[in-house]
Amino acid sequence: MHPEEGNAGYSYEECRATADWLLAQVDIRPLVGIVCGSGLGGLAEMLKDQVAFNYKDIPSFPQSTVHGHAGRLVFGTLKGRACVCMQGRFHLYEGYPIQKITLPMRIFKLLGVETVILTNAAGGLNQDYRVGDIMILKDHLNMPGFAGNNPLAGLNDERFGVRFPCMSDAYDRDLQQLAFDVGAELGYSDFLRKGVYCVLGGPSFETIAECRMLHTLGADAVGMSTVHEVLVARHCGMRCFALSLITNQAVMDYESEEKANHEEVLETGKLRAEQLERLVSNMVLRIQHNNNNNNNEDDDNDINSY
Ligand SMILES: O=P(O)(O)O[C@H]1O[C@H](CO)[C@@H](O)[C@H]1O
Ligand SMILES: Nc1nc2[nH]cnc2c(=O)[nH]1
Repeated sequence: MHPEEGNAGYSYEECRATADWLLAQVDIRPLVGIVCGSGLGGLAEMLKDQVAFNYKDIPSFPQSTVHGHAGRLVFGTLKGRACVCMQGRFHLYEGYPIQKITLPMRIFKLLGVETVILTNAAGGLNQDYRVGDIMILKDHLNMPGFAGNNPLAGLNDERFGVRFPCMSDAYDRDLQQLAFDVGAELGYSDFLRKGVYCVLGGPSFETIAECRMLHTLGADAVGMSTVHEVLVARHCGMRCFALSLITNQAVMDYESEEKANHEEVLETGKLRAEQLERLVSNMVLRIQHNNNNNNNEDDDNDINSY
């Protein structure tokens, strides 16, 4: 078998066709793409002048199967800036090939997106972290990648990017600093952290031994998403910023009665939703692009407005 046949990915032409299908139906030309994590879909609701598509209606798109992921692609403006927002993402454990769960990143690129903001819910491994903290990602550990499950495996199309992309600069440092600056102005410094996110395949949560191991390896938080998207987004040259809402403490202790569960994840999302939305929207307002063609006259520059 030629290796190409083993590549479950989408050709450049298929991605182009999906992007063109969307571009034909919306006037908005987003420079920022946002991915909403579990229970964090309220971010998408903030967009003004929305044009929304259900994933099931978009050619080649997978469908969301997880509670807390609505399954809509929403175009609109956030603080006057044109954005496109995934209200719901795809995960390996839903059974999709890894290339399929990352397809939206290539669609973002072909829509003209330059900066991707990814959010997720994660378990805290760092003992200094508390439920409700927001961790700005400075780096990641890609466990499925160690086992050969990488969305960039298969034939490489140079129109997207190079065969061997660098990942030492995966998380844009200027955007990390911007998050801390905006967070400080909003009075969020007490619950803003910077750390390393570790992705696992899920859907089972970690055992106690696994949590201890991941912490020893240098992970501050653990989840089941984001990293695959970052790999594909960086491959095609988009800047990435990612944050984790620490929705639960990873269980590290055999004496503990705590049990990780998705309901707690969604509940914590609700508690921090408003702050997270303010942080992201004010970052979007301040992100500089080469082609800042979307400054609306009615920009809402008030940091506290919603
Ligand atoms: O990473 P997001 O999509 O926020 O979701 C996180 O929350 C779910 C577990 O509760 C898992 O899907 C995990 O990855
Ligand atoms: N793997 C993993 N994903 C999560 N998503 C939210 N919390 C957790 C967690 O504790 N572990």
